[in-house]
Amino acid sequence: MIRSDVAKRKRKTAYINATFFTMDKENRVFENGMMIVQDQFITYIGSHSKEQLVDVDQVVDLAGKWVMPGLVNTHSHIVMTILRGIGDDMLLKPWLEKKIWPMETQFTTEIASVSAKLGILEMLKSGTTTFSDMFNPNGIDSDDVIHAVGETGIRGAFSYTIFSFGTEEEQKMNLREAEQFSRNYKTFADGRLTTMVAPHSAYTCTPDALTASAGIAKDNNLMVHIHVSETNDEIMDIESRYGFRPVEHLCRLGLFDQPTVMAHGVVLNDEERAMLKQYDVRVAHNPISNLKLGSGIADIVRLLNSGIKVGIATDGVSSNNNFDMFEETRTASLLQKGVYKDPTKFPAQTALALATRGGAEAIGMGKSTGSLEAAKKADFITIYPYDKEHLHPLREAYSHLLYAARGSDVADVYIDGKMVVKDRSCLTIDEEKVMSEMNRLQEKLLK
Ligand SMILES: CSC[C@H]1O[C@@H](n2cnc3c(O)ncnc32)[C@H](O)[C@@H]1O
Ligand SMILES: [Zn+2]
Repeated sequence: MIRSDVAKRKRKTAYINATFFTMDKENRVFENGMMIVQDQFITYIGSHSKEQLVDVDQVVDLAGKWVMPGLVNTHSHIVMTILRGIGDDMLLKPWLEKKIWPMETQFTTEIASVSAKLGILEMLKSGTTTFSDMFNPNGIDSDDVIHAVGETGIRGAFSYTIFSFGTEEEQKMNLREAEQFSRNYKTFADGRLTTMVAPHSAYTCTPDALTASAGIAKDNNLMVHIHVSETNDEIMDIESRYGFRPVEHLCRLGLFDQPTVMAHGVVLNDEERAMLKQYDVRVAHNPISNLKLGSGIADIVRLLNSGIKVGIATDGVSSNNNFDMFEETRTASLLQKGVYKDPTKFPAQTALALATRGGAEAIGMGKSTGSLEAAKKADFITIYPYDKEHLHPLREAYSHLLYAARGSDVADVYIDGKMVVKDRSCLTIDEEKVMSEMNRLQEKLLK
């Protein structure tokens, strides 16, 4: 090979000696396996192979580590991270109207950017490599905030929320800006970030705003992200205002004509599940937020049996109160067992598949991430179980990943083949600075 060819050839790295949990459709696990990453992509995953090592530039020995795809958080609000600890123990409606929205009107670009960085820092260090987020654009420079998100190295969709609040002119401006933002950043940060069209809900958006949202999504070939059927109150409210429950109301307005992710889906009947399946609407399941706000428990077993795509999600940290997807996925599994009084519901393979591949498919990123397979992006995390008492005995590792592991067990995180967390230190975010700025900003906000 002549020198210029060597320079052009993409760098190849082999990761060896780990146990690889691929989370692919066959749920393959390779003990003492090997994964080759060329540039951002996985080119090989399987058992150790000398032939595969021939033209490798670098070998990384992950002896004793467990490797799995990065987790996919399908519904969050990182800009709200400053509100952690604010508004505990309240029902959704008073929580939003009396606590959260009044606070959000005081948000600045600095609050939003530092919140976003702290939220992503927590996500990355607890193993989330992809997220789908809705942010309230009120009072902030959303261009600055998405640039801050881009610098962290995370993958995902960051969506500008549409509300029908304020004067008619303000509502029109919100729609115009949402469209502009979703177009401008449809492909951003080396293709790691994209956008969706995000009307907040059927109760905060007029039918006109919902129809306009559907139009923006269609014109720009974008997905829709919206809160739906979170509480009984919401069902009664929408039914009394429009004569239909939220799912049918949104469907009639054309919202589901584009691929849609609905957050929550706590209160659904058989007819609605059939409609969601028919329109390929996906559900982001937020078990801890739903419990904390006293909203209820989504029937995930029925959703999955109806063939609906489901992902796991945290929601914001004012209603959670963390971004730990290991804890969230475990809670999702335990709740279905408890509700059905059947411990066979939601076993480790189902739950972990939803937290990874299923979540990626739900948010339209299933071709590029969510499992360790050749041709997918190299988004993966490592756990070193040997010095962790709660992961011993080591043998039943798959079980431990659901029933025993925590976000803080994650050692290293790679996105697009690049290391973003190394031995629990984030390489893309100044951790101490972000935490101290967040404390200063929250003190100021609450004064
Ligand atoms: C941060 S942008 C979106 C908007 O949504 C509000 N919000 C946060 N969590 C929930 C929830 O569980 N249901 C409905 N709305 C929620 C948040 O305060 C923002 O204003
Ligand atoms: Zn939400």
